[in-house]
Amino acid sequence: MTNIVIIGGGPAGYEAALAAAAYGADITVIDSDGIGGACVLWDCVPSKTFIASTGIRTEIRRAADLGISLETDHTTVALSQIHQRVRDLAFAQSADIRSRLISEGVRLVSGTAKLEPTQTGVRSHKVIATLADGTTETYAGEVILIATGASPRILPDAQPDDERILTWRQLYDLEELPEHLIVIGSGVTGAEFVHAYTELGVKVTLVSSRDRVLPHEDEDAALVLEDVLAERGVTLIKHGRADKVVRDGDSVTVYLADGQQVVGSHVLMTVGSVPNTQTLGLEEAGIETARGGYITVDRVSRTSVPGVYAAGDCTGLFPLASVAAMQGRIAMYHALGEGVSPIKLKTVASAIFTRPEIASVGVSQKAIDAGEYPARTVMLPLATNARAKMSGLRRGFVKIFCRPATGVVIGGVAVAPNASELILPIALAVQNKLTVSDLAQTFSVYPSLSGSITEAARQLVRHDDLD
Ligand SMILES: Cc1cc2nc3c(=O)[nH]c(=O)nc-3n(C[C@H](O)[C@H](O)[C@H](O)COP(=O)(O)OP(=O)(O)OC[C@H]3O[C@@H](n4cnc5c(N)ncnc54)[C@H](O)[C@@H]3O)c2cc1C
Ligand SMILES: NC(=O)c1ccc[n+]([C@@H]2O[C@H](COP(=O)([O-])OP(=O)(O)OC[C@H]3O[C@@H](n4cnc5c(N)ncnc54)[C@H](O)[C@@H]3O)[C@@H](O)[C@H]2O)c1
Repeated sequence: MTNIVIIGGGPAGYEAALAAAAYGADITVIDSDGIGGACVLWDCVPSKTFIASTGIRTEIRRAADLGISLETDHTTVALSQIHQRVRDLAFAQSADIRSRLISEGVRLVSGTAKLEPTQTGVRSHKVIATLADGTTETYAGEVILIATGASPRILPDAQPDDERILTWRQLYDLEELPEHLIVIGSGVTGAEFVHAYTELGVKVTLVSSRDRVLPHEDEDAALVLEDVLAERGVTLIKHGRADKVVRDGDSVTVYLADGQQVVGSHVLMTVGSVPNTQTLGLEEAGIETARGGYITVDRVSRTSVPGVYAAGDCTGLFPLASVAAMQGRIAMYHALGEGVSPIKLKTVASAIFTRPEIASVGVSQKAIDAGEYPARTVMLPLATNARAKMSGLRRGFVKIFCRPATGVVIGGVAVAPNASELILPIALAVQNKLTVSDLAQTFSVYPSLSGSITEAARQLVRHDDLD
């Protein structure tokens, strides 16, 4: 029976454990903060639960356009109830995963793990777990998986104080809504929280170090979001790099590199993450890391030391729960000698849970425009879609990208209220190398937003015919 020790109980760690359990391996998962990891307890699950509550306000705001009159000024936000719901759901999901692991025979250890320096010629590796009471336990594994995730990046001159200078993990302890929230960083995390707090009626200023929100996402999609946020009263400061945040009583001042100052009641720092790799003893164990401390892995999750694998945010490959889980499973299949396909990032679907949502898969428009991939592209505004008109949707679009000669779908983007669901047919096409003709010939429901996907594909087929 193969002995496996997994450090970290997030999606990378727990999905790996479940995959290996199916092969009868002897598995120990050591986690310091709670099964489910930061994903379930602090990041992904809490933020999406919080956003679900704010979405109700979005619907209420839209009601008047559809002929329903609601007293929007008199809706109240029970913040403590929203926060309690977030916490309850996160802990319940963590408990579910914990029970599942135990029922599959996985040994769970609550503690902080560190690798023992690798000894040459020895087949198994040792991991030392420090438990809450300070005692240590040593676990030996023929296979080790490091899945320790990442933590919010803290600027030296913007130290969180749990009250007014906050990371996204401290938001759910707020007792009252901020009067004026300054969000620093316009990546996915920043954009989602700007959206959520705006929907709760909070005045929000977004400080973006770049010339737009979501600098790494599809530009057309980011521009839609910028318009929407502007309409909802968000102040966007472009090319603004925050150097320092200072609290003075009930107010906070953000000092930008160009000399500007922004004053608000609270600051939310969303300036990225750093991998949890500093205290693992990687160097002594001979495990290579790249810039920023991310663990270097190949496409089957192997590190530079035989028998030691790494998966998830600590590798910095593509910081998504779905990718972390896939890397973890791949590591186990490889370690156990099962047939395994190396991870393919070109098929990963992801979504940004703003309103509208932004979802994408495969090759990006930017890569196509840069000439990295020859492709034919189409962008179809939802304004032409019957269902969108019925629902009063004014914005959004569907994009599909395909190979010029074969029409094989290589990517796409959807911007719509439920784009995270709408992207699946395009993801399915990318994963299975379906053509735009395959999509075009698929019946979509009339009227439906997915009708725009089949229609977009039809427009590319017409192109196809002219080739
Ligand atoms: C605000 C936010 C929202 C997000 N929303 C989404 C989303 O909607 N969809 C999506 O796909 N992704 C989302 N992500 C990304 C997703 O949360 C991460 O990609 C995912 O958590 C990575 O999983 P992981 O297993 O690598 O690490 P984690 O979930 O961070 O788990 C790692 C675990 O290891 C533990 N650990 C660390 N060091 C040690 C040690 N030395 N010993 C023992 N245990 C240790 C940690 O405490 C933690 O419990 C979001 C991220 C953020 C910040
Ligand atoms: N819905 C989802 O799936 C979801 C949600 C949140 C995060 N994530 C994952 O997490 C990853 C990281 O996203 P993120 O937004 O947390 O981090 P990020 O690194 O993508 O964005 C941080 C932003 O902050 C900016 N920044 C850094 N220092 C700054 C400063 N001093 N002043 C002003 N701006 C500054 C950076 O230029 C960058 O644009 C995403 O790529 C995604 O994979 C996913």
